[in-house]
Parts: sequence; structure tokens; C-alpha cells
Amino acid sequence: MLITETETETYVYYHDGGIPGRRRVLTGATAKQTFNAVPKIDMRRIYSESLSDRQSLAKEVGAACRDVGFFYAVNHGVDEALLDDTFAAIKQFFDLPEEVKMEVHNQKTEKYRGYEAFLEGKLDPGTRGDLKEGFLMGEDATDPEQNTPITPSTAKPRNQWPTHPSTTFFRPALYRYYTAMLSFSRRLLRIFALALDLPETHFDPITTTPMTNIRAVHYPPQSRDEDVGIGAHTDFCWFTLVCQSPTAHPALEVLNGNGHWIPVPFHPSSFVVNIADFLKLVTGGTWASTVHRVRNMGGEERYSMPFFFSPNEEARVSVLEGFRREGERYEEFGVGEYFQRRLEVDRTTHLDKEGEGVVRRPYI
Ligand SMILES: O=C(O)CCC(=O)C(=O)O
Ligand SMILES: [Fe+2]
Repeated sequence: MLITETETETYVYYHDGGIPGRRRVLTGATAKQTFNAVPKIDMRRIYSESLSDRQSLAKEVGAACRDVGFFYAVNHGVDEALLDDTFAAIKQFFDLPEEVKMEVHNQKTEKYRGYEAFLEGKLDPGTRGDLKEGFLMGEDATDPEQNTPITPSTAKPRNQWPTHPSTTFFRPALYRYYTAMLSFSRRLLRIFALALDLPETHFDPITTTPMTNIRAVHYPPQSRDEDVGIGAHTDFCWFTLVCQSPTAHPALEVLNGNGHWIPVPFHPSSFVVNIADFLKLVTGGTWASTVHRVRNMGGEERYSMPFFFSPNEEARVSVLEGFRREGERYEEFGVGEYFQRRLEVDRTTHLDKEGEGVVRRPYI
């Protein structure tokens, strides 16, 4: 169940930091000041040569990251035809026969890259599983498209690519999207640094070979109210860019401070940007990693292509100087270790048979 009512209180449940959480639904006099819409920010200034333009953008971005944790990046400048072509390619992939997709099943790799079948993800344990299928790829020094130095720790292939002759279109299409999103993310990270009152290049040394993931997702229309496309959760990276198809809404929704779900429908020429758990951690909770979910109630097929961006795997981070409180001790954490821990929780929930507490990986 997504919502339960006790005699006096109603709660909404979600998965936050890999841990189940809940929030009281507040209405009337108990309601607090919170957002009721996701702000739209014109990103054209991200390409401006003038620092003061980039600073004015950073100011708007910083307010959205603090107050909402989500914003629409409008006029992002990424080629629309490239985005349309990528949507066409992922639709073509998901339309392939099951056995072609299952060749690259995600449970065959340590990083859970490849194909995730319907109902295999289960971010909300109260549901029968996520009503979606997906394909995940990301940083992989052995993929020549990434032009990354191969060090001993990254020498094993991480991505899986289908080999059936009918799938040759897929890899180049995803890599075109990957390259465009990576380049936009690097610019956005500099805006984030400015928004945190840091030098623009502050994060550059820890993002030379960033951890990245594209998750191509297909959500069929759902007919049962108790189903979810993806259960309520926060993301475990620095930030996520979501490119969503114009079809099917309402679908993506974010949870405000009063426990109400706010719709985030498609908006032309925009990505949805959301702050995720690492940026919440390093800002000591000043920036919000906002709970969100997808319920495809619009009666149409929906496709989306989240791009998840994090620092280098070896990086160690902690709460930024400007966000520390006197007298508190702050631990460092390893980005790669933290990420892998969260990945394990996220990708094995459905394998953990109730009561047994044992996670079985069927393929490795
Ligand atoms: O499909 C979407 O709009 C969002 C997907 C999402 O939240 C995720 O993959 O973490
Ligand atoms: Fe998410």
C-alpha cells in the first residue's frame, strides 16, 4: 500500500537512502510551507561566456535545489533530433523479442548493467514489483567510445551489449545520447558549484572519470491503481537528468513536504533535473534529494531516459566546509563503495524472499 491511515493520521511510504521511510500527509492548518510545482529554469545562460550570466543562473538553480530538489532545465541546448532518435532507438530495443533482451539480463553483471525485465525491480516492497522494463549502461573503461584510461581497477567490462544482428542500431544510439548528456552534466556541475558559493571548477578534480548510468525505461500504461511504474525512492548519485517522452501523463510525480504528490509532466525542450543523495549529503542536507515515483496512468506507452551522474569511483567526499556546524564531526565516504552498497539494495530487493533475508543472485 502506498498510503495508510491510522485513526488520526495518514502516511505516505517511500524508499530513502535504501531505507524505508514514511511522511505524514499534512492538510489544512497542519500544512507547512512547501512547493506545489516544479520550477522551470531557462538554461541558455549555461553556455554564456559571461560569468555574471552563469552566476545569475546558479542563483535560480540553487534556490530550486534547496526548496524543491527538482527543476526543469528548459532550453538545455542538447540537439532535439538526437533525443528523438534515441527515443526511437530505445522503443525499437524494447519491442525486440524477450529472448534477445534476456541475453543481456542485468543480473549477469556485478554492476547490474543490461536488461531488467518487467516486475523485477521492486522499490516499493508493498507492490508486486515495478511495472517497467529497463536497460542500464554506464561508465566502462573497456568500451572504446568512452576514451577512458584503463586502470587495473576498471579493466573488466561493465556494460553488456546485445549481439543479435537485429540490435546493431542500439549501442551507437545510446552512446550518442551518453556523450551529449555527459557534456551537459559537466556544465551543470559547474553551475552547481557556483550555486554552492564555490569556484566553478571546484568539483572538476573529482569528476575526471565520473560514475555514470543511463537507464532507458519503458512503462506500459497501468490499469491497476495499486501498481507503480517505479516505486517511491530517492536517487543515489549526485544528480539525475530525466528526458521523458511527450506521451503518457500523469506519470512522474514528486513528493512535497506535506506528503502530496506533485506531477512533473513533459515540457518541451527540457530535461527534468533532480538532486540526489550524494549532493544532499555533501551539503549537510541543505539541498533536497526529493522522493519521486512513476505511475503511468495516462493510457499510453511511456519512455524515459534518466542519466545519473556521480564523482569518480575512487573519490572520497564529505560535508563541504561551508555547510559544517561547529563541534560536529564529519566522516568521509568513498563514492564507489557507497554507490555499490545502494545498488545492491536497490537491485536485489525482489530476490530477497520474505522472511528468508537471503539475497540470491541467479546468474553469478
Ligand atoms: O522515468 C522517470 O521519469 C524517472 C525514473 C526514475 O526515477 C529513476 O530511474 O530513478
Ligand atoms: Fe529516480
